[in-house]
Amino acid sequence: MIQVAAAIIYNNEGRVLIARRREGKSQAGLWEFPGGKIEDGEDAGACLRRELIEEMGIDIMPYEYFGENEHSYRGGPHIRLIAWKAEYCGGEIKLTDHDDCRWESPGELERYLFAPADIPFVRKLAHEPGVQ
Ligand SMILES: Nc1nc2c([nH]c(=O)n2[C@H]2C[C@H](O)[C@@H](COP(=O)(O)OP(=O)(O)OP(=O)(O)O)O2)c(=O)[nH]1
Repeated sequence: MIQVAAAIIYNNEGRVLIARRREGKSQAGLWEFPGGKIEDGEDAGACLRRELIEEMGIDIMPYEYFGENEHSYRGGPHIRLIAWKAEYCGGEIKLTDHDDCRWESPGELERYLFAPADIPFVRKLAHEPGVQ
């Protein structure tokens, strides 16, 4: 089982950062919450701070556990996807593993085609009482 961390990153307008996996990656063309595989000795928060710098060039601060889902991709890995809410702290987004990204209102997230492991998070966010 592969442990993967995903960040639900909020900007100061209450929008969430989503990104589309580029051609050549597994789950190419599907949207996700940025993140990546947890390395030995890391917790989800440390993994997310590292991945967001490596993968997008931005600083984030994970602040709240959101949930986890297990999913088996056909012919692929069995993953445990662990999500944390995070605050966007700064940096200009540079895409490397993705070919598109958006700051989207939580209520609009269900309009996007997400990686299957993310779908329970998308539903939960879309129906969460809150600012938006
Ligand atoms: N980062 C991230 N990965 C996710 C999400 N949902 C989801 O199913 N995944 C899957 C895709 C991959 O199988 C795995 C980890 O992705 P990764 O992007 O760190 O893996 P990697 O760079 O090694 O790329 P790859 O070999 O899987 O193409 O988790 C998500 O919301 N964020």
